[in-house]
Order: sequence, then structure tokens, then C-alpha cells
Amino acid sequence: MSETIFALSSGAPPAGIGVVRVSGPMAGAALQALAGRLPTPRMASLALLTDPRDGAPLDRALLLWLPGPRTVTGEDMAELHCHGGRAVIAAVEAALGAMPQLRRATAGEFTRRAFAHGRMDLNEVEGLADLLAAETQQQRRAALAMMEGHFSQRIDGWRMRLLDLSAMAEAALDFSDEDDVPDADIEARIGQGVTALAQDVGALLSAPSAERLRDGIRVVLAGPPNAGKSTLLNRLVGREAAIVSDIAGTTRDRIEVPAAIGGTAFLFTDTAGLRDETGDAIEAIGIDRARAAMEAADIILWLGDPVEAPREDALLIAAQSDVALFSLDRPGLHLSARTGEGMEALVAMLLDRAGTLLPGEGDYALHARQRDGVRALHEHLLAAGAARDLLVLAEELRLGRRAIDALTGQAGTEDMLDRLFSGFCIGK
Ligand SMILES: Nc1nc2c(ncn2[C@@H]2O[C@H](COP(=O)(O)OP(=O)(O)OP(=O)(O)O)[C@@H](O)[C@H]2O)c(=O)[nH]1
Ligand SMILES: [K+]
Ligand SMILES: [Mg+2]
Repeated sequence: MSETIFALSSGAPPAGIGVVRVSGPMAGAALQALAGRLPTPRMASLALLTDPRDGAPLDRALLLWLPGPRTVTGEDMAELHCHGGRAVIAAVEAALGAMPQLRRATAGEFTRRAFAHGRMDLNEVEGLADLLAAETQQQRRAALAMMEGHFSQRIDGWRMRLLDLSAMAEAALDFSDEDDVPDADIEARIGQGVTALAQDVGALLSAPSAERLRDGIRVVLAGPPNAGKSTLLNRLVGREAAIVSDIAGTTRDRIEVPAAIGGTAFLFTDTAGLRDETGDAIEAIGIDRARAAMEAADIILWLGDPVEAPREDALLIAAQSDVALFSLDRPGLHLSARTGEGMEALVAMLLDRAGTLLPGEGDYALHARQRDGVRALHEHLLAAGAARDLLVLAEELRLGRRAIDALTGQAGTEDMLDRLFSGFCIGK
């Protein structure tokens, strides 16, 4: 890792400013070569950059000299805040590229170095990736909490407690080696510690899901044909995403439409109207798909007879409330996709339900990888708690420590890391 890397870290030119970052042992020398001097560390200063090859002026830029290891990558770093024109950036990059031991960074390479130097753990890296991808304010807040290390600190606390418990278990094992009276007190304390830790870890098993936060809360509209599902979908997402007609069986396939409402990402799914008898083979497949969609749903909007609701927690919608045909004492939310009656109440209900599935203010959400890690740790703690033999208990605690190392990336496999970092843009 002795190579020095550089890349444009701000957006694609042309832009007001283009920030070129340099990281590695030659960062200071590169800055010196371009600006003719090394600025005071961590103080912004203006300089005319010249091409070291021929002395020709390149741009007037704001410079930052950030000696390591207290930098984002853990290495010496330089930042050149240039004018963000295409030719300016190209010229500065060409001058850097001509210097010995300097090369362009690959995607995510700055972050990878930060990780390698222990400046970020795997969870903070994932938080950063999510922050860069965040489109809703909720996604941004949860990603920031993850990047800021709120989850990592929690894991660190677990690690300390686990180490203490392991040390106690080893000590107790030493005692029993000496054929002494087994120390019932120490074993009881280990047992209590393991149980308490298992409880803390287990509490995170129900943490909000980052995938859900990213892809949207899955809302499925379901009910009999002609109930008005497609009309309601179109109204919710604000465009004619699904075909509406007075022919029963209009919708056959699932129609998925992502939409952000009130800063929350939703994924709405319109489905084929449910009926027992259909002579249409395609419609029958559609009905199967509708049932599968309902099973995977976070929220079901049920536009059918309440007694036939597919799940107890389905939101009952008394649709087409503007039509006199329907009696007023129908249970459920009276709603007309035509007049808009009840729409506000429906949106409020959706946001309310979504709120219970998503991270609260300042909370993070967990990816499948993280959830799997927490689950593995939890299982080892449960096994340790159930162990009747100190040797087995100590072994389960050791496996628990391994699970923690996998969670933080200390025991990560290279290809998993490759995949993660290559998802970043160049310059990050
Ligand atoms: N008056 C009134 N008519 C509605 C309302 N919602 C839907 N309709 C009408 O009801 C008929 C069926 O609407 P769709 O949205 O196609 O119903 P669907 O549940 O998607 O039907 P399938 O896809 O066939 O299962 C259409 O003629 C709509 O115009 C409403 O709120 N008020
Ligand atoms: K219809
Ligand atoms: Mg439809």
C-alpha cells in the first residue's frame, strides 16, 4: 500500500469546484511539486499550481495539506480545490499522473484504505455507502447514524463484555484443572453475564431493515376484481401506472411502483383481483402472484369484504365511497380514489405503519449481512448460556468473538470486501 493514489472526488466536471484528493506517502511531495511549497497542516491556503514538468501554470487552487495518520484514509493526504472545469481537472490529473509513484485511484480505494488502516470498520463503510446512495431524508439519517459508528460502538461494548466473560471462563477452567472445589460463584456470574449479553444482542434482531429502508415499505393493494385497486394505486403514486377499466380482471400481473411519500420510500404493488373461478389461465397465474405478494407485504390494503381479509393486520379500505350503491356502515376507511375522500387519512395511516418498521430519529437500520452476524452471535450466546460444561461454554464464547470479528470486518473475506468497495465511485 505504498502507492500514492489520486482522484477527482467531487462530481463530474464542469462544476464550480473540483476537489482532487491525493492519499499516500507521496502526497506531500506531490503538493510541494505542484504548489512550490507545503502549506501549514490543516490550514487552507491559495496557490498557483504549476506543472512540474515545464513550469506552466495549471490553475489557482485552494490547498489542504493533511499529514497522516489522523486523516480519513489514515495516510498523508492532500486536497486540491480547483476550478471545476473539464480542462482544469484534466491538466491537474495529468500533472499528478506524470509524477513517479502516483496513480489514479480505483473505485472506493480511499475508503478501502480508511478501512485497512482501522479508520472505519465495515459497518461504518456500509453506512457511508448508504449515505452516498440516500434519496430520502429517512435513509440519510439512518445511514449517518451507521457511518458515525453508533452500531459499531454497540458491537465494541459487546466485545468487551465477551472478553471479560471468556477470561472468567478460562479462570474457572484453570481452577477445575487443579481439582479444586469448583467455584460456584464464578460460574453463576458467568451465567448471568452471558444471559444479560444475549438479551442485549437479541434486542437488535428486530432492528429495522436497511433493505426495507432503501427499497421502500412494501404496500400491496389487494381485493376482488373491480374493487378499485388500480385506481387507488394510480392516485397514491400520482400517475397512471396501472390500467383502469370497468372490466373485472383488468389487472393480471403485479405492478410495482416505487414512490416517496412524506420522506418515506414505499413500494406499492397492484395485484390481480382475487376470485375463485376464472376461465382465464393468465388471470389465474396473476391471482397466484397476488397471493405471493400479500405474503411478502409489510402492509396490505384490503379492498374486499372485511371477513375475507388475508391478514389480521390488513388495513381495511371501504373503496368507492362516492358510489351510493355502497352502504355507509361498511367497516374500514371510507375512501374514494375518484373524489379523494379519505386519501389524507390513508396516507397518515401508511406513514404511521411505516414508522413502526423504520428506524426512528438517530437510529440505524441493519443490512442482511449485519442481521446475520447479530443472529450468529446471539445463537452462540444462547448456546453458551445453555452449556452445562465450562469447556463447551468457553468454546461458544470463542465462536461468539469470531462472529463479532466477522461483523466488524476484522475477519472479512477478501471477495466480500472487493464487492463492497467496488460499489463506491472513484474518488471515494
Ligand atoms: N365512482 C368511483 N368509481 C371508481 C372508484 N375507483 C375505481 N372506480 C371504477 O371502478 C372500476 C374498476 O376500477 P379498477 O381500478 O380497474 O379496479 P381493480 O380493482 O383494479 O380491478 P381489477 O384489476 O379488474 O381487479 C373502474 O371503472 C373505475 O373507474 C371510485 O373511487 N369511485
Ligand atoms: K377493473
Ligand atoms: Mg386493477
